[in-house]
Amino acid sequence: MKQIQMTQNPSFSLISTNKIIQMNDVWTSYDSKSFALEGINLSIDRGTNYAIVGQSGSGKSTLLKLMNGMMIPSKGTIKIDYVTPNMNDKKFKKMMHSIGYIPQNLGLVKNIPVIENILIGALPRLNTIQSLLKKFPEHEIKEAQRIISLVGLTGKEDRKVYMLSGGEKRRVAIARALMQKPTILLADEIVSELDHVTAREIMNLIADAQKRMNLTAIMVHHDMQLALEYANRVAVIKEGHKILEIGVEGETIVDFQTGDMNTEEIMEMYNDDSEK
Ligand SMILES: Nc1ncnc2c1ncn2[C@@H]1O[C@H](COP(=O)(O)OP(=O)(O)OP(=O)(O)O)[C@@H](O)[C@H]1O
Repeated sequence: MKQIQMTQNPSFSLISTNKIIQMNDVWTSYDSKSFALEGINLSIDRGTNYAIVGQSGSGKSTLLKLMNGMMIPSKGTIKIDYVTPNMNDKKFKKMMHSIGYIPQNLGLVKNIPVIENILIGALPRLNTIQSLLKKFPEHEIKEAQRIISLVGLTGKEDRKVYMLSGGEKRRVAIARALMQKPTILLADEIVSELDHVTAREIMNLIADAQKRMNLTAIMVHHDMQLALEYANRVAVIKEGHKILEIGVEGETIVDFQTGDMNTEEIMEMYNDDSEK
């Protein structure tokens, strides 16, 4: 575990005006009986590598679904890149194409080749006829090949997805999201079933793409240690509430609510809390 330096006055800025996600007192429900999320306040700066951590059923996936407009709040407000999610709003529908969302099950079409799965990310850019015929222009095919190389799948373009390993399938899902030319990448537990080495390979790939493309990456994890390794910001969700939010910069970790902390204290707090 990293040795953490304690600071009384964090030197990095906690205030930024460029907020790509803003949630204000958000409550949401799948039914009329209970809330999956309660009173969430959250704001994410553009370009952040943001992690959402919490136990099973705490509301992490629900939070991601709010960030891509798949769910809307029962109460409170959300702005995604300064737009209120609304499927009837043309501006929002257009913006949705720039949100790359990788669900827990990856959402790949298993019986078609890698390249065809990746090209799905370019569908919104096709005209109606191209879209109906699934006829991709040459420059989109070249772009797909460039991304295939970026994610380390060169040589596997024509392989059907069901024939790939778990790590390779995740690379395809990332490539398809990148093919959208996203400004926001949302990934739901993309590495949770992978071994330590493959998980880090996938996380490095996303961190690299995030820097190259100035993406805002928002990732759900079970593993707090992994979140602290990669994210600049980590929110901990418990039973539908945000119970902790920390900023990570190099060796310095700051708890926004209580002041300074180090990794071990945070891990302890997280573990104690998750045992309750
Ligand atoms: N489609 C659904 N219909 C009804 N309730 C749901 C639905 N999806 C999730 N929930 C409930 O909402 C709450 C939050 O679920 P969510 O999937 O966001 O949790 P999670 O933290 O992502 O869990 P996991 O780590 O197991 O994926 C849970 O109580 C869950 O049972």
